[in-house]
Amino acid sequence: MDSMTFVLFGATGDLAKRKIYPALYNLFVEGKIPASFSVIGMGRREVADEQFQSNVEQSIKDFSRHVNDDRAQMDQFLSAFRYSALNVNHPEDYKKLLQLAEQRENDLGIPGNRMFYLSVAPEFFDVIALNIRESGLAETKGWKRLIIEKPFGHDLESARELNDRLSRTFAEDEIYRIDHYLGKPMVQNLEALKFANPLLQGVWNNQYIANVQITASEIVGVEERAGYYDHSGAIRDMVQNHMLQVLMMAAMNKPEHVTAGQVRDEKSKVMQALRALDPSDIASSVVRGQYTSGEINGNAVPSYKEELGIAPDSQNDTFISARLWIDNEQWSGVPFYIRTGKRMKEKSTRIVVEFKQDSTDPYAAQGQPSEPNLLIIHVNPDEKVTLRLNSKDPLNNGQLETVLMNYNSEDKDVPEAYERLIFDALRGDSTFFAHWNEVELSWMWVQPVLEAFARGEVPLHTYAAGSYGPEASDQLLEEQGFTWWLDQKSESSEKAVVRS
Ligand SMILES: NC(=O)C1=CN([C@@H]2O[C@H](COP(=O)(O)OP(=O)(O)OC[C@H]3O[C@@H](n4cnc5c(N)ncnc54)[C@H](OP(=O)(O)O)[C@@H]3O)[C@@H](O)[C@H]2O)C=CC1
Ligand SMILES: O=C1O[C@H](COP(=O)(O)O)[C@@H](O)[C@H](O)[C@H]1O
Repeated sequence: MDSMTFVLFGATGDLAKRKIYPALYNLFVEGKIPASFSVIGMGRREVADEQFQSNVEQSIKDFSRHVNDDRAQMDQFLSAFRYSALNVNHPEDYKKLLQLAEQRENDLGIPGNRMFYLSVAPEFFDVIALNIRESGLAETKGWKRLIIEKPFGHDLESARELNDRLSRTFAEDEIYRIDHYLGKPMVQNLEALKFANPLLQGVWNNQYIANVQITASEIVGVEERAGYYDHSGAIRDMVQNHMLQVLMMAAMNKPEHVTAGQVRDEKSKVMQALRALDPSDIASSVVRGQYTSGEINGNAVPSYKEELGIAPDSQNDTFISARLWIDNEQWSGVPFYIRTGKRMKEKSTRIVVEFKQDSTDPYAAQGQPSEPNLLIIHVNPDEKVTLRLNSKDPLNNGQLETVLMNYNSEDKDVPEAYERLIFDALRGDSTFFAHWNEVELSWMWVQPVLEAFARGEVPLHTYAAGSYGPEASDQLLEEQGFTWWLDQKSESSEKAVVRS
């Protein structure tokens, strides 16, 4: 990997502290970044280099997966860090930054490879890109790349405008749009599960699959992000990006080669085939919800409207579920259901693939029909793959029972999503980043939904905190004769899979 300068906007912020410094440190310890590199952190406040290094060390102690007592290693890592106070709106601060970057490149004898990471509020993305260009920071003999956080726009128009502005400084192949769900090991594993296993590849289509259910449920509420969340809602916060990215990964066809370009093309094809919702269909295909007070793990939790910083009459969605159709040869007739919400019963991100049942099931004739086979990809917090099969129970006169076969990757010390993604960006691999085509197509699907919400055409259902969401979300599946599949603890404390 090339030596480089990591230019971090928002170096005093929460994301830098919790994710970025620990990720860089883990990569450093594992020898995945060059020993000679430079990091320049920025924020408005004045911070001396020594204080900055000490803050970085603290964040590593608090959040890194590699905690050791190797002082020399830590000192070597920290010696790469410098701080430069910068207000994103002050062009003169970028000149200072350029001087520091060049001075460090000279001192360390490293080429002018520059990775700009925008860990700041989205309204600053375009002004930073503009100032990077105007100040000369982008004119380097080495490579330049941009890592950009979500949200990428607030709607289709603003996303297009932002992309337009960024592209005046950075080419598309220099832009790495983070969607941290694409950094999750099990989301990345989807590709291998489908394409490296002829067993699954052969049945990954509408002939064998009855429906696909993608859930990302959370226990947490809005936490300290009321100002942002109350204007975004679950539709922008989770659906436009994470849920649609996971859907693309689950539904994409096999590329000839697993390269960034071909994976991106296959994902875009899924989005192009995703049936656009006609305004008259939106209310019957999309369920909006907002939580009322309830109980989670024995603790009482307030309603959304009572959360700190939320308008008492807020009509924002904290839950979305939807039925989507992919109109192509592979998926025609297979509903894809997505569901995400705050303050739900459990933290669980998973994909459940329900297979069709045999219409000539011989066990049905004996009054004991087999149950559908399920493939469950647990993304978070469990990281495992479960296959549910029918089998004979030797202790019960050979009656059919369902059995779960598990592959569990939890024992492995797997790098966190940010670590994997920063590593990929540093070596120029954009496979697991959101390409502009995908982002634009996602917004194109979401935009009519936002407009229907704004016109008040989609009812805002309530659901009790600690539940699985509004009843209307169950009805969405019942219309096709399906139910959401849930994980449930059985008496033997093994997890069972049951219908909702
Ligand atoms: N935190 C998280 O878990 C996640 C965050 N994100 C995204 O990451 C980005 C950063 O989030 P987060 O770290 O939580 O935000 P914080 O509010 O914690 O940090 C914001 C950072 O921006 C800096 N900043 C604010 N205004 C200016 C300015 N005018 N000029 C220069 N720097 C400025 C602040 O430094 P100072 O105050 O010193 O100026 C601070 O370092 C956002 O886009 C967010 O959506 C995405 C996923 C998860
Ligand atoms: O991007 C976001 O994701 C988190 C959920 O991420 P996970 O990795 O814990 O599943 C969500 O809480 C947050 O609102 C959203 O902005």
